[in-house]
Amino acid sequence: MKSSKGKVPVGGKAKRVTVVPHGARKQKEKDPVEVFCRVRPLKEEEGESCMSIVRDNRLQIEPPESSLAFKSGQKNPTQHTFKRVINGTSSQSTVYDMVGFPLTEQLLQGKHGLLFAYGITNSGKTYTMTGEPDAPGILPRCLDVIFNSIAEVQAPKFVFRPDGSNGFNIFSESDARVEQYRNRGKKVSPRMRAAESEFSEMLRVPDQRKVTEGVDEDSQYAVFVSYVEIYNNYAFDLLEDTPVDSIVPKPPKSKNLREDTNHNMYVSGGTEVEVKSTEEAFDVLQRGQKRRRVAMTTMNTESSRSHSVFTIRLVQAPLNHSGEAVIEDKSLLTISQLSLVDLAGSERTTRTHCTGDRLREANNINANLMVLRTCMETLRDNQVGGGATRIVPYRDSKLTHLFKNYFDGQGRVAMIVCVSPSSTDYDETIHVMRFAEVTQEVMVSRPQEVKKQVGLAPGRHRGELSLLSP
Ligand SMILES: Nc1ncnc2c1ncn2[C@@H]1O[C@H](COP(=O)(O)OP(=O)(O)OP(=O)(O)O)[C@@H](O)[C@H]1O
Repeated sequence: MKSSKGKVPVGGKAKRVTVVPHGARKQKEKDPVEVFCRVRPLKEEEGESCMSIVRDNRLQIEPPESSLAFKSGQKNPTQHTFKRVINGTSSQSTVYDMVGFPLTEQLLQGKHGLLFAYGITNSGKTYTMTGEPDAPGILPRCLDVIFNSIAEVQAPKFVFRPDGSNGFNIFSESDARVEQYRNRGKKVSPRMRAAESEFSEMLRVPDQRKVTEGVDEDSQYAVFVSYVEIYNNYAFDLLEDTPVDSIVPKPPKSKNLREDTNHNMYVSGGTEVEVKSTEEAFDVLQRGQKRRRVAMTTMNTESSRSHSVFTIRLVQAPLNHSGEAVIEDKSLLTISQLSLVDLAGSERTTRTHCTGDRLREANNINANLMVLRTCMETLRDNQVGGGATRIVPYRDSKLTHLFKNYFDGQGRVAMIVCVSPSSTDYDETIHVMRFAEVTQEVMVSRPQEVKKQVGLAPGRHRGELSLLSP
């Protein structure tokens, strides 16, 4: 068996040395939500820029004469400070290093993470999150680094299977082989995949990095992905395996959100697909994007008007005494997740000049984003004010309800505010800046270290209680 120095072999002799009761745990340390600002390059047709980066963490914005702000007397430039301001010439790889890599590292160490891309339409949110051929974004790079890091310790497919309640069941390798046999017909041939995938070119420049710290050689890992669309406060499962009727396509059914036994929110009945490589994960993403297009067509809208949530869950279980198979005990599982959220464009309806359905839709998007903003403001006020604590209105929108645990201290939260430097976008951009400023004043609990120990008492959550030592 592979056993690194200082670790307790599973099933080996162990003596309980510490029991930390829930109530006696020390106050959680807090960090602010990390807000980065990415300024995309100015396009030729966009005229003048109204921005300059005055420091690596500070952006200056000048109100153009045509802006509402200038006309109402606000003529002075404003400065906005972020964790970092990323300029238009920075590569996708630089952005991943700064924002995505720390979240990937934490995921591999058993901690949760949440990353939002926020900004007006056409400001670079999808470019940053997913990327384009030859310029892969954060999502494919996260997957590359995850699969590089667990290459030696991936569990056979179907050893872990979702239990329908946000947890996983563990099966023996022989059961997994039966399931593999049953699913053998569902594989897509690499040729079909290459022909179909608009993202396939991204895979030509995989990120080669690997995380070793926190990846346990005495465990096995599996990666699951899910893809959900939040539109007008409905949550759609983009990976649902129901055939799309191309003649009379129907809008997808909305899913409910539920809380699991650990108080984590999840999409009830949502599909989670086990993937063994970045390529496979991209097949899944592409399948979701196809459904997204159909759904958007049936609902007569554009995908940029909805929020998309791509979640990567990493499941880890310790190997048994002989080091050949995982221990079939759910209480020993470590499940961490990273959600990458590409938010809908944040523009106000006055600028989009929409009416009817479009207006209702724009108001709904704004309602979702407005609730997000109200939650941030309430969290901040509760944290800084000495007065009465107000209830954070997470439940007022599906978007905030789904992620309430993060703000209540379940993981690291980061946001990339994407901005267009164009003067014509000034009034919208200032609105975005205000939201960003509120967001980075919110403090969230630092994700708890997962103690890489094995042999915990059954029924107890790993990393929380009963530390064992030789
Ligand atoms: N950093 C960047 N470098 C080069 N091109 C960029 C960058 N950011 C965005 N772009 C380009 O700007 C355009 C708009 O980007 P993108 O589609 O990502 O915007 P978006 O904010 O996701 O818009 P929407 O809200 O409509 O989905 C695209 O053509 C993209 O290629």
